Amino acid sequence: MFSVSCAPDVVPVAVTHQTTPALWPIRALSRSVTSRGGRDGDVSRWGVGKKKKKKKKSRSRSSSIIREAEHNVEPSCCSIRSNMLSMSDFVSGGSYEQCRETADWLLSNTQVRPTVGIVCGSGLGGLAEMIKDPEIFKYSDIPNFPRSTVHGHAGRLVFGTLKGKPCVCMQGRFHLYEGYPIQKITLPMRVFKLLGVETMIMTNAAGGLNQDYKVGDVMIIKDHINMPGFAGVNPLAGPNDDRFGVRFPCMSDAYDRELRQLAHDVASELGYSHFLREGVYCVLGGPSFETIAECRMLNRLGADAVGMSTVHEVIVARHAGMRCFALSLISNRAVMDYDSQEKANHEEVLETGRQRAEQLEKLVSTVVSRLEHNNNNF
Ligand SMILES: O=P(O)(O)O[C@H]1O[C@H](CO)[C@@H](O)[C@H]1O
Ligand code: HPA
Repeated sequence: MFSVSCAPDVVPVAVTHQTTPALWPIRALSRSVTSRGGRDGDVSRWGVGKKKKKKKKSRSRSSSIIREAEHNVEPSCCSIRSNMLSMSDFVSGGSYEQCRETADWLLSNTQVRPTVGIVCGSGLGGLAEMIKDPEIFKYSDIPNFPRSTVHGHAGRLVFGTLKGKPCVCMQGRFHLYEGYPIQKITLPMRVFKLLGVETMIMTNAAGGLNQDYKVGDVMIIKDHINMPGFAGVNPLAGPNDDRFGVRFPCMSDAYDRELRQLAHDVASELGYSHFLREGVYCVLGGPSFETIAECRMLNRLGADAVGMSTVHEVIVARHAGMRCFALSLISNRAVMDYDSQEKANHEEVLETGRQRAEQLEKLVSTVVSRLEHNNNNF
């Protein structure tokens, strides 16, 4: 039933995404009297196919459930007895304790104290090569970090300075379609917050829905449409941890206005204005590319570009009070015409990244170099 292909240490999408918040209290309650299961991300936590062992586990683990509950924030969205459940019962990655552990591990392994965080999109990891005096950690070596499974995402965390600014850069991000729980793919944002990051810069590759856009255009994201969010797939679903942010964060100012203006100014100075756009990014779950009908629908809904990332990171970063700036490289045109022979494919996405990489890197690094100056305004 759950034979989807997954990254290592991963919960299949079929399990995680269908356990919508509405079901959580019921599932969690039944779990608390049956099974705690293994590490986060372990399917067995939900009691799938292990009926006989469940009863034994419940007796031996009940005291640890209560112990954990005493150290964690109570779920605030539902009336569940606090001695039965803890935050970690709901959050399959991205709990405060996990993020703290990861941040502390990183802080003890590097002298860099980043104020800028960068996430590189598909084929756009070259940005990390611009970082001076790099200290590099493979994701597989970092406690609680997922691993990159997508071609074009190297899976390395790079600390150092970019134009003199201390920064940390994800050379490769995580996507819903890789099978990770949504809290796990956004865990790095919370870790960055705990490291001291104030400004997040994300890049991605995206399909152009706006008919005026050309392949190779760079779109400043001014707003997003969170399609998975409409179905309850939101990284903040579940109990809110006030240590990170408020229960209902505002998203009407998700993409920082001053940073967008700064990018326009920088692009103008660099002579990039002819390929710079500003528009709305729509995230889908992927990994299948969109149908023609879906592209038409998204375009009519007001989306200029479509992709499978970034929005979840932005939601978590904004929740934690970090400023966000995001760029989409239009790597291909979304197919909107039934007579078209064009077909979206990942190779084209990576190739466009290679062609525009240098200018994108220059744009981002120059924006970063001006952050301090702009910081006075914030
Ligand atoms: O958003 P990034 O990580 O750039 O990757 C984009 O490219 C991949 C499709 O080619 C998808 O993962 C899509 O989201
Ligand atoms: O056309 C696309 N659709 C979705 N995601 C993408 N990422 C790059 N191009 C695309």
